[in-house]
Amino acid sequence: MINEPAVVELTIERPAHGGHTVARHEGRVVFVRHALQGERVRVRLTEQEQDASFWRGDTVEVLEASPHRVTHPWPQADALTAAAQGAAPVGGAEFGHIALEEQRRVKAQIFAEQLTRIARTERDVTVEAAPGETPDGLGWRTRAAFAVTGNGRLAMHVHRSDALVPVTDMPLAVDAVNALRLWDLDFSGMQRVDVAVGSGGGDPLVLLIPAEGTAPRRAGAIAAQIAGASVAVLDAAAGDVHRLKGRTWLQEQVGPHAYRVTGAGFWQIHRRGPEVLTGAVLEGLQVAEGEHAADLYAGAGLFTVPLASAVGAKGSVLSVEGSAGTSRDARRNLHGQDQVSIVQGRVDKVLASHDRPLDVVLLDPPRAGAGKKVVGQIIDAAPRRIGYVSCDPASFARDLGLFQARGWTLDTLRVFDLYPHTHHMESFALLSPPRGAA
Ligand SMILES: C[S@@+](CC[C@H](N)C(=O)[O-])C[C@H]1O[C@@H](n2cnc3c(N)ncnc32)[C@H](O)[C@@H]1O
Repeated sequence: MINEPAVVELTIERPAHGGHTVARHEGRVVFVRHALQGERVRVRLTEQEQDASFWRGDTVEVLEASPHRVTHPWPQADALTAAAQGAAPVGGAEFGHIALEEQRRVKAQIFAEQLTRIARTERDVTVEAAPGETPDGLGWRTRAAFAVTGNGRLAMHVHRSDALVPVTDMPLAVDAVNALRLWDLDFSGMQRVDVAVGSGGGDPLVLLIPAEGTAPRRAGAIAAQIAGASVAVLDAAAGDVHRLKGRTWLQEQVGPHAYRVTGAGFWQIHRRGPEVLTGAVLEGLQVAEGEHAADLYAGAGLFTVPLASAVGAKGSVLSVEGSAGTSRDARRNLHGQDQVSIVQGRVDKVLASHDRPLDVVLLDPPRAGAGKKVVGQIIDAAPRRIGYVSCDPASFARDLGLFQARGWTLDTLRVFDLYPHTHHMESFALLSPPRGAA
């Protein structure tokens, strides 16, 4: 660290990917959070290494406000409220100071900029709100994860920090999460507490993740305090979920399809996310009866289930998921559908030994994207269409560049605001093969 002032006055130039904005201090880029383009703000520097090519900081005071600035709906995540109390805001709602419509415009600008910069592709991007989104953009999270303070209180992390802030509210979460009032309980001995609410009915599920060295009976004692929820404990080493009371899984319903998802398994977070994404995937891919499809990074089979219906008994779906527990869920969710092969393993390894033709490939990789090897394997399977669901515009743009280098083109692109008040977004892209190849 150097002897620079801890607080500097800056003018915000533009938004940047990752929930930041860009400003400059004596020529050096500063990534500022909790600000808006055009604002004049006072910024507390949080990272200011002498040799670093850029610094980071949080807005602590707004001198000239953007017309799009609004009162943050969650005081504990609001940088200005936190600064006035000499504290730092919790991460997880870093766009809360921006009017909801403007949040979507900023996300569209960032998505388009990633396409231009990384994939050399010009595209006008619009970010669509989820159907039935609340006017205040709150109450959408069906999943929430909390850290636990030294004295057993639920807490969240400050951005890029180990510091914990106890929470007494989670405005982004659906009512059923808040109604449990888990912040009133003592979670001593736990390192993390996850809560999830299924759309198909049944109690919410509280998953306890014990700190190292905690006696097994401690989780049981906590479970006894929790009313109105199933409670399970995660054996992180084995990846197993053990029942303490109620069920270890949630029931999810997406259109006509029912799913079962175990406590630690992946499921889209926004209450309307599964429906929005399956709609975009089916509309985009237009899978026909008898076709051979692949669902890569398939989770509990969110897309495999409707794809299996679309191809019917004469077609096939190869569904690949890396996590053992989630793949077990997929197996249950596709039980009795003989046209589906559920394969647990890494996508690159599974594709390396798959030699049957594919008409359609859908991929929904984690934030890091698919990467060069998997992109090459998908192209080599010579499908007539590829659908790409992504939660990160930067890795998507990188992979799109790889597809384009082999002659594939970006057809439909839809971007969804499935994470209001955060910088995150979800997209579906339809890619078409080189002319004459399909
Ligand atoms: C973004 S989630 C998508 C899941 C599913 N498509 C859905 O929407 O519910 C990505 C999934 O990929 C899995 N995964 C991550 N890396 C993988 C890999 N290399 N091979 C196979 N699966 C992987 C994760 O366990 C996770 O379930």
